[in-house]
Amino acid sequence: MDKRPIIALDFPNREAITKFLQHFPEKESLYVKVGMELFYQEGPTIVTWLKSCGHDVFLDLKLHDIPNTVESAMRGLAKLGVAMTNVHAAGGVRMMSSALKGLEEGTVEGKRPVLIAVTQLTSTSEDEMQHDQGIDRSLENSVLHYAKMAEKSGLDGVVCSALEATAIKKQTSDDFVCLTPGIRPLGAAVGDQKRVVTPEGARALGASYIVVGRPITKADNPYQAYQEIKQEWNGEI
Ligand SMILES: O=c1ccn([C@@H]2O[C@H](COP(=O)(O)O)[C@@H](O)[C@H]2O)c(=O)[nH]1
Repeated sequence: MDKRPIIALDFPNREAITKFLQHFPEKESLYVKVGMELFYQEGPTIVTWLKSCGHDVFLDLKLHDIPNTVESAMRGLAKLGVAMTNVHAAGGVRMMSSALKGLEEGTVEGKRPVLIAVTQLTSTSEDEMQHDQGIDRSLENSVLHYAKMAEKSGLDGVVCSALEATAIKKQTSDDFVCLTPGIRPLGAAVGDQKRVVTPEGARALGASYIVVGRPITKADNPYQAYQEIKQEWNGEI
């Protein structure tokens, strides 16, 4: 478990991030998430810049393609020195194993980034999953199925809702990473998320990491919001 909530930097460009990070003490090392919005507009240099500012980076690009393409992409991404990155479990065992191979081969110095697989997005409800994806099982069963596929592929863990973390750890191991977005402090706007849990709830359910975007990025005082969520996540309030 990392004591820092991972902040989802869902902003369009480096200028917006610079403005946002001004709310935080300059010397505080954050764990930040770079997703599609930012990466597609700023490219790999945004990662190297955030690292040079002293932050750890989770690169959330959710790769999903044929095994050969994902392996090559991961070989390139490994050179960025991110702490963690991911693929979609729906790509299958061969794709996930290839992703891991590419990441291992591309890691030039230091530690290989943690590799995790998205199970069912936290914005998906059970009804939606069954109807839209044609999956005839419970959402928890689908998430567990993907988690076991990820484990079989040699990955370090999964992206899931904290609601599923206890069952996943039971069926895999305590060390298997459960990274949980869809985190909402009590009373916060849920937005497009469906399977939401409070920071305290995520801790109680055994989540390894929490990812928090809008409750921090859209707060009047982002640093205060971050501190409160961090304290709740660490069981300090
Ligand atoms: O299942 C998933 C996978 C990824 N995400 C990402 O996490 C953040 C959540 O942001 P909020 O503003 O706190 O909702 C966002 O960047 C998503 O792309 C997810 O929510 N669910």
